[in-house]
Amino acid sequence: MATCCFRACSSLVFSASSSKPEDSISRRRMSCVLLPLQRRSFLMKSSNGHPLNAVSFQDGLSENSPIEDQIGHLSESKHNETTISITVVGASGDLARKKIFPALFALFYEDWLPEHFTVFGYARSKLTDEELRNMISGTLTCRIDKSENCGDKMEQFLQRCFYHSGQYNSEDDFAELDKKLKLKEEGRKPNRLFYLSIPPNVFVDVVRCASRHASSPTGWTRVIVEKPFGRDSDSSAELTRCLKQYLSEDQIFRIDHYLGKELVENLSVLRFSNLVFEPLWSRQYIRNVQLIFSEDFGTEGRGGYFDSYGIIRDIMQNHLLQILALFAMETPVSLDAEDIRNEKVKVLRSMRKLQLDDVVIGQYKGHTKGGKSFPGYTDDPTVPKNSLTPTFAAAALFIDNVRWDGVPFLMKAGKALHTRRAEIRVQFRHVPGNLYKRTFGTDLDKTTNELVIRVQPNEAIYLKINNKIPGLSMRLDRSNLNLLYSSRYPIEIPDAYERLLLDAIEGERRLFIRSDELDAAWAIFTPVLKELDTDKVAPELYPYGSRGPVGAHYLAAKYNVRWGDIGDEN
Ligand SMILES: NC(=O)C1=CN([C@@H]2O[C@H](COP(=O)(O)OP(=O)(O)OC[C@H]3O[C@@H](n4cnc5c(N)ncnc54)[C@H](OP(=O)(O)O)[C@@H]3O)[C@@H](O)[C@H]2O)C=CC1
Ligand SMILES: O=C1O[C@H](COP(=O)(O)O)[C@@H](O)[C@H](O)[C@H]1O
Repeated sequence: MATCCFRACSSLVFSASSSKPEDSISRRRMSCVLLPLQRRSFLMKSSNGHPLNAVSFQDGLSENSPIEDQIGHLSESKHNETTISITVVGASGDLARKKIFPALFALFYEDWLPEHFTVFGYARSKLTDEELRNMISGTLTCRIDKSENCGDKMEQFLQRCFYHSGQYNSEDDFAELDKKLKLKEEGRKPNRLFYLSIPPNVFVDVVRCASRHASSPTGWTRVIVEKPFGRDSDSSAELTRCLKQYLSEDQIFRIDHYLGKELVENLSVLRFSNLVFEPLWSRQYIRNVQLIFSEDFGTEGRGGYFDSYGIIRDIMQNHLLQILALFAMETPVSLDAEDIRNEKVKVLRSMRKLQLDDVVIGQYKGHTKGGKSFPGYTDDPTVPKNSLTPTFAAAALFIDNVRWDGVPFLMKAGKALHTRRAEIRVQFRHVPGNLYKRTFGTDLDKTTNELVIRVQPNEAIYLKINNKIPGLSMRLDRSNLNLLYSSRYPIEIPDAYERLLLDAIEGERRLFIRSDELDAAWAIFTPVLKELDTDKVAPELYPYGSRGPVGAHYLAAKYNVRWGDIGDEN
């Protein structure tokens, strides 16, 4: 990546996809209601993507090209149709197998993909089409609640999947890919989506090769870029600069899969479509907000990647901060992507840079429980024995604006903890002059309202309230007004990658991160990350499977806060 500036990079970009997407969400909904039997995504395509007369900077089909010869028999009508080619770069990898191919299949199964589409896997591993299909077939699943024709649908999907082996920095290999794509596109107007499911050191190589040799000659070309987007402000800005030598900002879809999670998507609905929440959404009524991520497993298998990033970069700077921005932003002018992203940037730019005093870091150590041994972080053979990389962090962040002045936004993220969960907790202020304070005793904190948005697992939104226990005496009780998704909506919730892939196909950028958002996000964390590195701050050790370092409680106490997840197993 760092070498990109020394290459003779063309300043030409992929054929741009600059037209404004329609409100595809409402279109989606309408299509479900009105046209259940049609291929729904066709309703959305026309205005999303691309000017019809887009010009490519790549050589298009020349009159006598071999490809043209091969597709020359195609009827005129196909030239008026569109098709989409989705290339998963890094197809042999973990994310591609576990998430991307299954998400594409789920979209196909539910008829969200256009009628004409092809999926290509691209990686260095030598695989045949059949071997790719065998590899991914093991990971495809049908929804539990809809499994008719599952086997047939899988077969149909797999027949649309192909593989091309190539190096990530070889322009020739991408030119070969382009030929294969053209064959499958059969003369239709192609739109092309590249998913970079590869380590970040090869992002720019791939974008350079693909832009020069495999961009769509007449349709749109978009690139989904996976995190990490750099490791601090400078490296992130450099990555953006390099990508923009080949792509316009419109074509870059920086993915943060937490933004595709159902409950994160619902956050704005909850807040902006319910009168009971929005008026309370400020320092006047909210005492603190907590963003909690925990996993009950370690870095197993990903220690190599993780050790150069650590939990702050892996989870806080992106997933939790994105949720925070959505939670705290002002009402956007509309649901248009740019309006929403403008509001998110404003909040991020109003945030104070994180101070070292407001951070606690930890690292898990080996632990034996019930006769079973769990490895410590540094027992991972891909992790240096003396690594100081945090696998846990807690942080107190502040937004210095009118709405949130003085309200602590506490983040906590950790691996190898006692439970797996991701949630947002909103702790409200005490009720002024509370009539029932005598009944509550002295610990008023225990009686304040708390809104919990449980992102996973077992999605739910619940509000802790005080209630009278039925009977003749006046006894109060804490109860939950509980919207438990599994009871209210007994359907399988789509995986985040499904929503995000569909949005990228439709050109809907709302859930992807714009470069100025990224800059603002790194500005908050970069100084403290530098201090942790240069001062070689040692993380507090915590046993695998525990609740993490005790320092997290002191940090919360400094701001008069109690972590809401302690003692709340709901
Ligand atoms: N896995 C996950 O759960 C998540 C991953 N991500 C991000 O997604 C991307 C892909 O992740 P993941 O699938 O886990 O990654 P992998 O380590 O599995 O790499 C993907 C593919 O890239 C190729 N590759 C691996 N290492 C190198 C290297 N040093 N140089 C060049 N090519 C290499 C390999 O393919 P081949 O050898 O065949 O070319 C490999 O199959 C990364 O950016 C990661 O940070 C983000 C969120 C979660
Ligand atoms: O981005 C990442 O996310 C996963 C957690 O994702 P989830 O959807 O399973 O909650 C995390 O394990 C990984 O370290 C990180 O890179």
